[in-house]
Amino acid sequence: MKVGIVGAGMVGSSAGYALALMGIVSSVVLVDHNAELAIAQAEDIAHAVPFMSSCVVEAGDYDRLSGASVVILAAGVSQKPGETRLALLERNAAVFRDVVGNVLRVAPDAILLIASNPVDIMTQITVRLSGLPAARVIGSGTILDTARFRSLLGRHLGISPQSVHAYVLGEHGDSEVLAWSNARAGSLSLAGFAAQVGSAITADVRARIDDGVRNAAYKIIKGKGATYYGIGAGLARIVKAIAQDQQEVLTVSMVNREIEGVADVALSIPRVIGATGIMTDLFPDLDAEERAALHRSAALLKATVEAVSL
Ligand SMILES: NC(=O)C1=CN([C@@H]2O[C@H](COP(=O)(O)OP(=O)(O)OC[C@H]3O[C@@H](n4cnc5c(N)ncnc54)[C@H](O)[C@@H]3O)[C@@H](O)[C@H]2O)C=CC1
Ligand SMILES: CC(=O)C(=O)O
Repeated sequence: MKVGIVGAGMVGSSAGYALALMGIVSSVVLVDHNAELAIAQAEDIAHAVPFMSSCVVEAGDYDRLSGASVVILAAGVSQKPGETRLALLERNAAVFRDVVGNVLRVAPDAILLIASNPVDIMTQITVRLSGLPAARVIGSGTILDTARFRSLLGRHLGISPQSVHAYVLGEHGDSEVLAWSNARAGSLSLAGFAAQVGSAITADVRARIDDGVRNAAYKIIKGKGATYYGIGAGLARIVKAIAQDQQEVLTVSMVNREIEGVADVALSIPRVIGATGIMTDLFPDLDAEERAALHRSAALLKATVEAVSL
């Protein structure tokens, strides 16, 4: 399978690196309006390949995306310290007006995988610009926030994050919703597991984990200017689910007909991902507080996307 990546900066190159190391696709093509950067990133990643896989990693112009099954869109600006994701909207919408048509001209059958922020709004804008069915335009959404939630819960409980089943829903951003009420560890409820291992989830623990998930990007950007390893691996994980038709349940963003009473809005819930993109939506059981928070998140995204003129 060939995967294209438009935007060969920190996020795009990290996704390319993760894909090359995982050895799940045969070819990765990096495209950037800074051609020199794309060439340098491709060459650097290609030098890692002999240690791990046999993926061909190259750079080129849009024509080189011909035949790509998935194209990751990671072009545009990223947050400065303290800046919100939503503040990037106008600048990245302008970038997507340029990028989406160029991609579809040469790769009309590709699944588009959106990473650029604000990712839920950029996902909805891409559907509008492309006219593609919603299931073929996947936003990375809260895949990263879910990983952060599982990582912090796993550390608190002393188990692998892969033994934690917990999801972050809604916006990939400040209004996201940590679904505590249906989180599980192993086959147990979170509270049941925590009691057995003597690591109670007190209000303080919950507040610390919420802050650690919700504000992770702000802290990392303050410390090193950008986040990229986490999302790079998350994007590669979504590509793997498509490439291997895994029917994997992942929290990704997509334009939904309705979420908690809000029509036509892109946000994340758990979804089954396979060869054709998003196969099924899964509406989780939530408590009343979480449902209200998901409604607020959906309403905020809807109001934001309605203000964008294309
Ligand atoms: N979805 C998520 O969970 C995450 C999303 N992001 C977002 O990903 C995006 C990229 O972030 P970084 O890679 O750190 O930024 P970056 O600045 O390192 O890379 C962006 C690249 O886009 C390229 N670019 C800009 N306009 C272009 C155009 N019209 N055509 C082709 N290439 C173009 C630039 O030359 C640059 O190389 C940002 O919007 C950032 O907020 C970042 C981390 C996590
Ligand atoms: C930057 C960003 O969206 C993140 O790390 O969550």
